[in-house]
Amino acid sequence: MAIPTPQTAVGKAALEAILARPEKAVLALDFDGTLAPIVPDPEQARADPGAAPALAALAPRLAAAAIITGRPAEVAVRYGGFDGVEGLEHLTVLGQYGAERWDARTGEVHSPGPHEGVTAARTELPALLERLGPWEGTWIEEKGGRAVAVHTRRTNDPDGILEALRQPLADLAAAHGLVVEPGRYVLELRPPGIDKGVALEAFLREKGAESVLYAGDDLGDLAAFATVTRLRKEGIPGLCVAAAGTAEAPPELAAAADLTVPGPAGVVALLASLAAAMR
Ligand SMILES: O=P(O)(O)OC[C@H]1O[C@H](O[C@H]2O[C@H](CO)[C@@H](O)[C@H](O)[C@H]2O)[C@H](O)[C@@H](O)[C@@H]1O
Repeated sequence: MAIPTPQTAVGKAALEAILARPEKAVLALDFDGTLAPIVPDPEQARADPGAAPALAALAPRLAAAAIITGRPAEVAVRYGGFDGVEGLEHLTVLGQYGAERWDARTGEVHSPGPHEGVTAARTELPALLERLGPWEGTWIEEKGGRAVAVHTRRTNDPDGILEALRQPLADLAAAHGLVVEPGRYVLELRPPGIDKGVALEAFLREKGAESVLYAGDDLGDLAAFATVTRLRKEGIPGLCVAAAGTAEAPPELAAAADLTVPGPAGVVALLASLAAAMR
């Protein structure tokens, strides 16, 4: 099984570095849209059946592997089927954009706990949505008191309603010291101070990474791509992979990527091809 060729020179160099010294490479992956196919109901999302096996074949050959996701860490572990898998004994899941951490080694989640601005915004949300709409199909996702998300995918006008929500949700976030994290038919209100780029850099430093592969599919992954790009200047080769191939994939991500693969199935195939090459 051939490893796909990156379209950039820096991407090709990073792939060579990863293959030359896998034991010094770190793999970091987003969850929704990257390992788990996008589905209408966020509570029904599950990792591609090949994801955990492909990760388990690859992770033991690397310095470390992590999932970095907007999901609560515990939810990503459950929806991913990552717990108790042979080969994933050292997997780390960084949830809520890095605010939470689960380590397979201990099975414990460390979280800063509920945020009072999120609690206050959550209380005001139903009345705000009722005033603006009402829009049938709009769904509020609770994220353990650390964030609250408004989804429009299941409405009859996902793009239009998302646009109509942008400013009111930005105002609500600002009123409670929160930031808005935009995603695929979702606007999320969460505390500032952490993003996937910050989380990725801390993880790479912790593991002494000498190279990195990061794969993502959404706007929240751009911060991680930016970290990979910046660390190249420090001599850490990095490969940015976009899981794209659908009309809703943000063009900014594909533009910033060194390699584009077709969604979660393409990511799983990439992981499998890397594991095969390292055998
Ligand atoms: O960082 P990620 O792992 O990519 O998580 C980002 C958000 O993903 C989820 O929403 C997205 O996936 C849903 C299921 O496929 C889809 O219905 C929705 O339209 C997408 O935006 C999740 O619900 C959010 O909590 C995550 O922050």
